[in-house]
Amino acid sequence: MATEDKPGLPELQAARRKGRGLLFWAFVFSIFVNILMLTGPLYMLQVYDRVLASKSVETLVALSLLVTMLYALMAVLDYARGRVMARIGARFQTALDARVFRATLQRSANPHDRPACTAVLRDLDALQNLFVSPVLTAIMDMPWTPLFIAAIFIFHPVLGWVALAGALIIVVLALLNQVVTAYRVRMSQIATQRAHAFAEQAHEASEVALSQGMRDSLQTRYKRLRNLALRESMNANDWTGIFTSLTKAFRLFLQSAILGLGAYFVLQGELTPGSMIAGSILLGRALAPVEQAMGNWPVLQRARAGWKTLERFLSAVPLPEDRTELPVPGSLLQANGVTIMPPGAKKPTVRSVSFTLEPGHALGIIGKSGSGKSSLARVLTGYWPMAAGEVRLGGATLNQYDPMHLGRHIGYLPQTVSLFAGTISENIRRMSLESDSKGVVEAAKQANAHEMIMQLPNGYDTYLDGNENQLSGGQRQRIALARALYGDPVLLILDEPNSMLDAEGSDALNQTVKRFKERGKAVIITTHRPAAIAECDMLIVLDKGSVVALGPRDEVLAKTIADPRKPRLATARPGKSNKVAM
Ligand SMILES: Nc1ncnc2c1ncn2[C@@H]1O[C@H](COP(=O)(O)OP(=O)(O)OP(=O)(O)O)[C@@H](O)[C@H]1O
Repeated sequence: MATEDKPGLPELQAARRKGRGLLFWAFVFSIFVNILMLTGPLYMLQVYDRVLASKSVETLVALSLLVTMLYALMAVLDYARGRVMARIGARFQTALDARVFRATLQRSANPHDRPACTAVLRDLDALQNLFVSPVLTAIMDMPWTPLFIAAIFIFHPVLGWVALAGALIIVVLALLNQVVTAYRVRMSQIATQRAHAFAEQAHEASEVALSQGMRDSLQTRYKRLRNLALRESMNANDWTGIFTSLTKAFRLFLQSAILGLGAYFVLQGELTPGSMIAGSILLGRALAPVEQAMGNWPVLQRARAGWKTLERFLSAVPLPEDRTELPVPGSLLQANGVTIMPPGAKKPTVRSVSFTLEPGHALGIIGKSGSGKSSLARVLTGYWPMAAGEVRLGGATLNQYDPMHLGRHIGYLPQTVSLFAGTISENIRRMSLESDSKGVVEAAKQANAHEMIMQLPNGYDTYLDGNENQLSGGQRQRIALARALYGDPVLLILDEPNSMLDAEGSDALNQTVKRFKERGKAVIITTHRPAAIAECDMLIVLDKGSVVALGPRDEVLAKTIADPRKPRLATARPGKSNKVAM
């Protein structure tokens, strides 16, 4: 298949090429390590045929000293080869880490793809593991197998043929191992991934899990998934075990057979005793890489599966093309025929929404639960793609902006607030590594969160460890509002911004919106609560994804309240719930 169909493949190949220079050195070290592997057999040959025949202790001492040095050199070279291989793995991982993370982040927009996103990070680990496992060095040693067998031929052709036949049988066993276990290893990986994904989900939802008596049910479900994973893994291991044990026993048998056959030829006077022993050791060396590769076969299979998954994953999320950097846009927002199909959904949830939001104005989007308010907000931020239509900010369609730059121009407060593990200050500055105390405090002040943050024991440097209970819902929402305001965006999109706020917090939010508008910037607020539309100049009423009313706020309110068949906004009454009644 052409690489244009699989743009992820050249990226993986480029990452692999980064280790090419080092791989050359690993090969060079391999050559010397394998030459030094002959130390043992040659020593045997000399001891049996020369030392025992000549009865010379000096020769024995000299040979032993030489062998000690050669073995020490082999150890150094083998260690160097291992270090080089580990660094090839590290280069491969470094080349892809950021790219894979970015791709997973992008694919996470589709909730169905989230488990795959976690799994693909593990696939990258599996590939890196391959370089540090003995399987690759064993494969590098394999080309020496025929040479060692050729050396046995020199001792005696019959020994050579037996060694060759034995080696072929071991290769056939290795191939059979691959065929029989590949599917089972894959099944075990899939089952393990499912169990991990379930555990992660349960941890995230621990509050509801523990408070709603779901512990035992979740535990049983997790156990079922684990048992399945374990069964598949045992199945794969059992088969690999059968082949590994068979190979090991066969190799030992073969070595003894060569020794026995060698002894026969010694008795016939066709072979020296030294050659007999050396032949047996050489055969062991020749077959060791095959045996080692087989023992570590699951590592190779895991890496191969990881390579394929990564290739598919990166191909599905190609690198974005470079965009010309646009100047800071104006706050004019135009939506034209926007139709939304949530990622992974089969039919549109919002149809043909059009509006113009002038700078210095705020637009409220109201409607029943599930009418498409959050979907619209997500598309307006550029997080979700549109199925049809266009959105223009400052005259340019959203796709003309580099997503990173667009994110700086749009402040977004999502309905569900997520804060990252880091200080409040880091969270407000959108996890940037550069400190910007002035900008952070300014954003917090605009969000009316400054006083609240100062009251925390460590103020802006309070470390949030990702534990949702560390701050109240309202506090989290205000910090997230400060994050949305950070960097002086031109457009603010607030999805249910006061869902966690008390009356005082709600007033403060309206103040924030008012000041933002006064600076000639635009605001979009999706809401159920009347208090949140106090500063809105325009209103859109959504029903089942379609616009049923659009216009100046008071006009729309008057119309929707007058027509009881249309969704309407309840007027807030003291002592009553201030939720929007639809
Ligand atoms: N990722 C998704 N995949 C498929 N359908 C989705 C997805 N996200 C939302 N939807 C559907 O889109 C419709 C609109 O959802 P949306 O969250 O935009 O509504 P909403 O008006 O914001 O609701 P609420 O007021 O309850 O937050 C719903 O029917 C919902 O099921």
